[in-house]
Amino acid sequence: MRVRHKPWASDFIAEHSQYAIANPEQYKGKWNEVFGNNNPIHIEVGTGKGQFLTGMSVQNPEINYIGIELFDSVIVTALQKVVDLELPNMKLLNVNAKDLTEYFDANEIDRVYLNFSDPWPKPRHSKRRLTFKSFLALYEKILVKGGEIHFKTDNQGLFEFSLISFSEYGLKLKFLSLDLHNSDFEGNIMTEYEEKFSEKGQRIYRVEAKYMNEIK
Ligand SMILES: C[S@@+](CC[C@H](N)C(=O)[O-])C[C@H]1O[C@@H](n2cnc3c(N)ncnc32)[C@H](O)[C@@H]1O
Repeated sequence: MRVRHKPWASDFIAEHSQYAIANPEQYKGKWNEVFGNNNPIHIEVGTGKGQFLTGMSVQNPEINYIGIELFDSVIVTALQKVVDLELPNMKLLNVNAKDLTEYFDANEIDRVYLNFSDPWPKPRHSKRRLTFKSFLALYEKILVKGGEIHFKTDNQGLFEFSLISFSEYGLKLKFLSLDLHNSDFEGNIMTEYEEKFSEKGQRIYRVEAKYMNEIK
């Protein structure tokens, strides 16, 4: 993603700390207190400009959502949407996903969304892909037993890599679609990238991957 420097972004984020949480490590194990309820928590890693997660928050008020985004100049657009909609069930963290376990405790998260993650096409960069095994291990540490990853992408190479990575890790694949927009999947909320790529005629791939670590 091309990231434009926005010098005002950090001030805007600081001014809206009820939505863009500063020092999120303080709330590890306490996110239900932050939201003021015990509803399930779903996170999106690489939220970008926030269209998907704000849409999900409006559609599902009984679920709490947390968007994780590395760049302040990008997350600020998501924050503007949350502020405009005054969403009580959505928070944003301007942090790097590699540090997820600093912010979330074991069993604290119910689902991870990955949407149009950076493909890192060069083989030597494969470890940076958000579906690489080290990231799957990270998600497993914060997810409930039997938690799920829901993944969408337009990138065939990343999708192929991710299916192999999920299955090698022992996740169970469900609801696999090689053409989401021409499938019977209902209630899809498009991300900014999804709109852009599907307008160009690209197919959208989607899969759900479930950790098989339930207590028997
Ligand atoms: C290609 S964009 C997709 C944005 C959005 N999900 C969409 O579909 O429109 C990928 C986003 O993931 C973010 N990202 C990549 N690696 C990340 C990481 N390690 N931690 C947090 N965000 C990350 C990038 O900054 C970028 O905004």
